[in-house]
Amino acid sequence: TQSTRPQRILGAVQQNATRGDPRSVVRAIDQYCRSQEWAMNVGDEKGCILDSVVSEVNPSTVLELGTYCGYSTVRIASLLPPHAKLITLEFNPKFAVIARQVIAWAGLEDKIQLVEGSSGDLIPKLKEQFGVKAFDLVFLDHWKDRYLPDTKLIEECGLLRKGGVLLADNVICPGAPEYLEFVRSSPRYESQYFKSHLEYTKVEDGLEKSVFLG
Ligand SMILES: O=C(NCCCOCn1ccc2cnccc21)c1cc(-c2ccc(F)cc2)cc(O)c1O
Ligand SMILES: [Mg+2]
Repeated sequence: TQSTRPQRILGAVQQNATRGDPRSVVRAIDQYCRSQEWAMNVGDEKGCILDSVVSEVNPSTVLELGTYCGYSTVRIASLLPPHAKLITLEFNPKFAVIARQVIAWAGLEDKIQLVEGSSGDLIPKLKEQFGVKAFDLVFLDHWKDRYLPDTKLIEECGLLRKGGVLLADNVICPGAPEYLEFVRSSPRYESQYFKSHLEYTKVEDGLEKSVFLG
């Protein structure tokens, strides 16, 4: 029977990456998606910007919205200090099944908690269910029209610490215009745009980094 794109991405990881070596997992996915078939990973170019923001923030707790196959999950977790934790939310159970295997191949199960469901339902439960106090970094990479409502929800739930950072993928392509307008005009955020390209293409895209001023 016909395989799915996420299954083929997992195959590329199992064939070309070394177990327990997160960077080889990242490299294997990028090589596959650049040479065989495009997929909506943050990719290598925007991934370098992601790496620099993660390293600068040096977060103890990270929230990722949108796991897909776990590419950015592994990329972020590979840079976290020893006891740091990353919670990633994925809506599509078929993606979650693949992401769990990619995360396991990278050997990062202890740092990562993948939770299945929708952000609107799960965000209000993160404190009580997962003992989260506040996030140092939130990576937004899910439905682009959920970036703004979920940012407001995260604020309402007191889940973003003062000085915490929101990093949003795809603010140009596919685009998140209402979100951009909000974080760039709100006095409670200090925003910065990192111009780049849509993963594996020459199309313009970028990441928006917004520091929460409290
Ligand atoms: O759509 C994209 N990502 C989102 C996936 C669903 O996310 C759903 N989802 C995941 C957790 C989660 C939690 N709650 C609700 C929905 C939740 C996405 C799309 C493109 C893209 C760019 C150009 C094209 F021609 C076609 C596609 C690129 C990207 O980098 C993306 O990230
Ligand atoms: Mg994306």
